[in-house]
Amino acid sequence: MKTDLPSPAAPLKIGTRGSPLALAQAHETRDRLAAAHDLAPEAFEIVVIKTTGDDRAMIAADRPLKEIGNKGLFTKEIEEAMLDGRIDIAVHSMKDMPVEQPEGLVLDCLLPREDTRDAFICPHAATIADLPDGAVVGTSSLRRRSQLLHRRPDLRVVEFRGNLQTRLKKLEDGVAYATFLACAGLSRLGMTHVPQTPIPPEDMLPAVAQGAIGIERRESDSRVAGMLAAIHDLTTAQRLAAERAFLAALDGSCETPIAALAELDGDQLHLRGEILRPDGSEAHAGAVSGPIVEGPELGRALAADLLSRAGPGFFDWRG
Ligand SMILES: NCc1[nH]cc(CCC(=O)O)c1CC(=O)O
Repeated sequence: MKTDLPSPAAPLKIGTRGSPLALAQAHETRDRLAAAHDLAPEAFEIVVIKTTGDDRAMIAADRPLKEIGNKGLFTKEIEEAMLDGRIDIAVHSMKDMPVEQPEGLVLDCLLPREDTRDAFICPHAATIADLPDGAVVGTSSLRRRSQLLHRRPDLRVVEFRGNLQTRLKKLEDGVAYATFLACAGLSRLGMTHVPQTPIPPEDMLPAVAQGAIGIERRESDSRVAGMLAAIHDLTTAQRLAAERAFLAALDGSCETPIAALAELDGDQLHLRGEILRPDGSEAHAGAVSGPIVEGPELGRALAADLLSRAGPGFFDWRG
């Protein structure tokens, strides 16, 4: 037995939030690491860390997260635990991650990406176009809200927070007529029984990095770096490099309605992007293609193109 690998006596500690989706992602990471290194599940320990964002008592459920200041809201305590050595790696939904990590930490391991699309969830209508005039739609995503209002200014969007199960319950209780969820989350939770219609990216371009799981580690931890290299997915990394460069060139936080999706074809990368005003009154979308290795440059070029078309003042509402 190799002595540098984790064992039941000295397990690798995997940090995660406690939501069902976060736990499913932590288990997937554990299972991939165990398979890649021929280890028993007992060689890993899943450590649940409560984050400011999870603390319901602190946050009124009807207040948009952006008002509370969502930078690091769901990651700060997890990153502190990693820097303190209480955990060795942290599993994240890449779409919730800022484009830069704190000093001493790196996010360079990506699992194979799931379905990137949003799903339309509505017990009464099959598509957005079928929604009756003035229907109430629940979402806490600024991007989905803006995209929806851009297409259907008649709709009323209400704040819809909480984990996946909570949101589905609200829908059942009639708090809203329809909602949106990432196909990836539904699939990872095995929620195939929930009536859902995947939305083509032409109709609703997904969030940057939607459907991708990333694993963060201490920069100095070469043992962990070696272990993670075995489960890293290159094509996911190439797509996210372009999407995250696009995001970084516009706004590193998630306080702006921004959407992007990179797809690969041979040695080419095709990137679509969109920026919107929060009220949906204005949207600018575009696309670029080029060699995969130039993904970050393509992302920055697309951002510059959209910004020039939006014109000065487009982001004034950001204050
Ligand atoms: N912001 C919450 C969040 N972060 C990641 C996912 C879904 C899984 C993914 O996109 O990887 C979700 C829920 C949702 O948008 O429905």
